[in-house]
Amino acid sequence: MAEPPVDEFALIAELFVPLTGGHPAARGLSDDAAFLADQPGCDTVLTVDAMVAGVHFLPDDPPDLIARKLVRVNLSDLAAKGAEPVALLLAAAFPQDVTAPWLRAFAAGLGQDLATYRTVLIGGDTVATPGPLTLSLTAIGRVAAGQGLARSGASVGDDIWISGTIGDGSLGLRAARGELSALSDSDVAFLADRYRLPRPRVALGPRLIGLAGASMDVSDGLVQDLGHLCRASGVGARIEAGLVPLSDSAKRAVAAGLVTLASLLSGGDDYEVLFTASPEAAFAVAALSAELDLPLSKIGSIGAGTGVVAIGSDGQTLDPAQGGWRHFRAGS
Ligand SMILES: Nc1ncnc2c1ncn2[C@@H]1O[C@H](COP(=O)(O)OP(=O)(O)O)[C@@H](O)[C@H]1O
Ligand SMILES: Cc1ncc(C[n+]2csc(CCOP(=O)(O)OP(=O)(O)O)c2C)c(N)n1
Ligand SMILES: [Mg+2]
Ligand SMILES: [Mg+2]
Ligand SMILES: [Mg+2]
Repeated sequence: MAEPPVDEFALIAELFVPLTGGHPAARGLSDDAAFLADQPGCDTVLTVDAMVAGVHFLPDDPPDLIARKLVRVNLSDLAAKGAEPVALLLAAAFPQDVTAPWLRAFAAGLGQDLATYRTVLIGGDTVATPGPLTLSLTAIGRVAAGQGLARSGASVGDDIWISGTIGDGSLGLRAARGELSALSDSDVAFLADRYRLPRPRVALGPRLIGLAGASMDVSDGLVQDLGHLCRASGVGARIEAGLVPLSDSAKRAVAAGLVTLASLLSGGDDYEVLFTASPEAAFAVAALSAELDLPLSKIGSIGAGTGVVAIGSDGQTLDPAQGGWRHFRAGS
């Protein structure tokens, strides 16, 4: 039986108001703006990332997973700054033919991850678009005043560390498109899940305060993003490709010749935390890895100069395809 239609105001009142958790800042999603009380002794950390159907996710991806990915890519940026999530603002442009069941599933996914990450929706905007589904989430976080982590804190001699594994997201896109049928069903399922549902390192980020020099999350590709960190810090970096942690599924994809290691270093969609720390902190980083049950791998070191050099297992410089994701390069 067809569900009753859900118009703009029913969507907000019935599906989004419950996601506020009654937070006073949200004003029941019935005012012009949200009012968030200041927290003494804290800096407010603000980040926004948009996602577009066909650009960041597949148009036919399940609506609950699209919502959860949107939350997670934004919490990944907060985590990399050492911040804890406080509240979110959602701007959504839905195609005119969106259905009520789709919207319900989307709101359910949003609610699931708000609960997982203990945060709430406090406002947003809802519009229709003649184009593809376009979503923007603003994440508000907090960190002890002056303690937030920056891309600019790397020093010559620092070790370079990465959380989790690299390459699963970009391989996962190919898996989700049915392009990796040479792999086992379980590898395909593992990789596609990593693409659709990143694991933002929310437990790690705040624990890096006092340990990390520089920190950022990797979304566009490891080599390109490390390049941004180096530029912000005025340093250069050298990484050993053989030290970059791969999942067993990604290792099998490389072994089967389905992908090169170099392209995994530039693939993007990783949502891992890349950070630097002085060599004296290595023991503490290893202890944190054990405590959080999260791999933290040392992949290289920071040096004087500029740019990123990736060394392959043969000692030769690797050329990571185009370095990383770039949304556009506008011409005349
Ligand atoms: N349209 C924009 N207006 C203002 N600042 C922007 C815009 N797009 C990106 N930025 C800023 O540029 C920097 C890099 O953005 P981005 O590459 O999207 O970061 P990330 O990969 O961490 O999400 C950030 O400081 C971001 O706030
Ligand atoms: C359908 C689809 N095609 C291609 C990609 C690959 N991709 C799209 S955007 C992107 C980089 C991350 O997105 P961006 O908007 O740059 O996020 P930010 O770096 O700002 O966090 C990647 C790797 C994808 N995720 N999905
Ligand atoms: Mg961004
Ligand atoms: Mg981001
Ligand atoms: Mg980022």
